[in-house]
Amino acid sequence: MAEPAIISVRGVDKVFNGGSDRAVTALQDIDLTIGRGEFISLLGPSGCGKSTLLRVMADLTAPTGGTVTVNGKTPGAARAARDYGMVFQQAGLFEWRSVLRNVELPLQVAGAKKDVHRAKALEMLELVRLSEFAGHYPWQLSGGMQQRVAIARALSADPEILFMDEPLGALDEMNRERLQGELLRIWGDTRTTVVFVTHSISEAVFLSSRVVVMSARPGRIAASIDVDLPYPRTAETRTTPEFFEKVTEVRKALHGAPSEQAAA
Ligand SMILES: Nc1ncnc2c1ncn2[C@@H]1O[C@H](COP(=O)(O)OP(=O)(O)OP(=O)(O)O)[C@@H](O)[C@H]1O
Repeated sequence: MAEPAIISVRGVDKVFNGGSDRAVTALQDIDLTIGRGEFISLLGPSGCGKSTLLRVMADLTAPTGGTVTVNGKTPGAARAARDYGMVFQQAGLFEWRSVLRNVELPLQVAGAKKDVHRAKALEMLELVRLSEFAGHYPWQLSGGMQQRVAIARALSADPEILFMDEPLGALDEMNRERLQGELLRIWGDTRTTVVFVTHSISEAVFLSSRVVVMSARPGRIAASIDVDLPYPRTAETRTTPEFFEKVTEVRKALHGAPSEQAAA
């Protein structure tokens, strides 16, 4: 991690329902430093705390111990400053708003002038290559196109960081691979720091500059593996021996980690 840190997680614990007989230790003593401009995947078996860790960084849930700094601020202050955007597994678009009006919504809510948010939304639609669908409604688009709209919306306020929680998990394999390529192109164009949750080893290796492997409950960091395959990565990259070697290295780290269930 050569770049200066943009996210720092120190000694973070998260216990749900603490003090009750339903207590769940989702995260235990997590230390993680993410450099500006990195593409980091959080990889691990179901229930290991990937989403919880992402949600702690994004101020969607509070840690029960430790400290988190996002872009030099508390997660709450970073959220208020719109330092990050979020994309989830479901695109979560408003069905009654056109694609363009979905993308401009965050800027509209933030009080930007109409001509400013309109121009920005059009620029974002160009970035995700959906300009000609600006006037369409979400139900007229495929699942992959809806996710590209969600990415455009998340990037509309020029955030420093993009938090993505299994954003491609609901897509079929072909669309998923296509969108992985698109996402790398967008990352290359914007230089946003990306933190990406997935259970797919090949997806994590293809996309990331670093894969953080988590072990199952209580969620801990089992390994941090640099992926030194050169960018831009293409369909060709997936066929190289170096790609297979990295997938194997990550798989070993994942299976070496104590886990209740094996990941896909
Ligand atoms: N709000 C909550 N209340 C109680 N327990 C929770 C809550 N949210 C998550 N958990 C528990 O914390 C653990 C970690 O959950 P989390 O969703 O972070 O895992 P994950 O690795 O993202 O899983 P998946 O890959 O299945 O989405 C799980 O055991 C889950 O049941």
